[in-house]
Amino acid sequence: MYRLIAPAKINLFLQIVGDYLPDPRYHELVMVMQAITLADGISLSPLSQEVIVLTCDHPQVPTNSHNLAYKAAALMQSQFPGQGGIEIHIDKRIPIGAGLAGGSADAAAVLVGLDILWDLGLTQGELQGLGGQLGADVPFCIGGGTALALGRGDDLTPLPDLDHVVLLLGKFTNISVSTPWAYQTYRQTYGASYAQTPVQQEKKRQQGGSRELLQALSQKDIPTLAQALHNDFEAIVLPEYPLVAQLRQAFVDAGAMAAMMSGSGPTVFAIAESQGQAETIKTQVQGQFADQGLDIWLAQTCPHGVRLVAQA
Ligand SMILES: C[C@@](CO)(OP(=O)(O)O)[C@H](O)COP(=O)(O)OP(=O)(O)OC[C@H]1O[C@@H](n2ccc(N)nc2=O)[C@H](O)[C@@H]1O
Ligand SMILES: Nc1ncnc2c1ncn2[C@@H]1O[C@H](COP(=O)(O)OP(=O)(O)O)[C@@H](O)[C@H]1O
Repeated sequence: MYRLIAPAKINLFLQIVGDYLPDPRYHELVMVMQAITLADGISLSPLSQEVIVLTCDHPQVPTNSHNLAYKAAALMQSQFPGQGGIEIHIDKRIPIGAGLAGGSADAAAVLVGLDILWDLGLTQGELQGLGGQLGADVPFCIGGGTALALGRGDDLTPLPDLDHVVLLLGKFTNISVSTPWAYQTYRQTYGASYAQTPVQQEKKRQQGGSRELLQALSQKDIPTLAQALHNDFEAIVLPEYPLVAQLRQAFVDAGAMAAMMSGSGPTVFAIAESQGQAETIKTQVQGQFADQGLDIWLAQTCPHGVRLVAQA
C-alpha cells in the first residue's frame, strides 16, 4: 500500500484576461498559485484484476467514474495497459466545491502514485501533460509550491518558495460554488470587454497588477504581497453570496494582513502574522458567525505538491 498527501491550493492572484484563444470553451488566465498544508490523504493498493475501486470517508464525494481520482486511474490504465487494477482510498480533508482544487489534488496524487507503483519513470512534465487532460488545475497540483500559471492555468513557471506563511481558511458548510457556473457567469457579465487578440491580451496582462505581487514574492515582502492579492471572481461571487463578503471583511477587521477569495470560491483565505495571531482571529471570527455553519482551518503555505509519505 502506498500513501500520498495531496495538498490543496489557493490563488494569490487570479486575472481573467479573455477567451483562451486555442479553445474558447476556456479562459486565458494569469494566476499565482500556492500549495498549502491542508491536504487530502490518498492510499493506493494494487489489484490483480484490471479494475478501479474507489472509496472515500466523505459521503458527498462521488466514488464512481465521476471522481477525478478515478478518471486519473482510468487515464493511466489506458496509457499504460497491462499494469493491473488499483484500489484508491481518499481521506477527504479539503472541503468540497471550495475553490481549493480538492478533486484536482486527488487526481494529481493518483498520477504520481501510479507512476511510482508501476515503476514507469515518468518525468514531472509527462505527468503534468497527463494531468492537463483531466483538468486545468491538475498540472499545478502535481508539483505544488508557488507557480505562475498562464493560459488555461496549466502553463506553469515555478516561482520562489513562499514558506511558512500562516493562513486561515474559512468556508460556510452550506455554500459551494461550481467552477463552470463561475466562469459562465463571468463571461455573461464581462464577456463584452474580453481582450480579443494576443496583442490586446498582453496589454491587459501588463495592466493587471501581477507585477506588484511577483515583485513582493521575489523579495519575500509579505505585507506588500498581502496588499497585492487579487481575484477577478470576487466581482461575481461576492454579490451572489453576501455572507462570503462579510467573512472576508471579518478576517481583516480581526487583524489579518489581508483576505481574499480563493479561485472560484467560496473559500476565503487570510494571511496572519503568526500562529498565535491566527488562533486569536479564528476565535473572534467564529464567534461572529456562530450558528451559520462556518468552518475555519489554520494552514501554512507549502513548498511542494504531491508527496509519497509511506509505503508498506
Ligand atoms: C478557478 C480555478 C482557479 O485555480 O480553480 P477552482 O476555483 O475550480 O478551484 C481553476 O481555473 C479551475 O480549474 P479546474 O477546476 O481544473 O477546471 P476544469 O475542470 O479544467 O474546467 C471546469 C470548467 O471551467 C471552465 N474553465 C476552466 C479553466 C479555464 N482556464 N477557463 C475556463 O473557462 C471550463 O470551461 C470548464 O467548463
Ligand atoms: N476527488 C474528488 N474530491 C472532491 N470532489 C470531487 C472529486 N472528484 C469529483 N468531484 C466533484 O467535483 C466537484 C468540485 O470539486 P472540488 O475539486 O472539491 O472543487 P473546486 O474545484 O472548487 O476546488 C464536487 O462537487 C464533486 O462532485
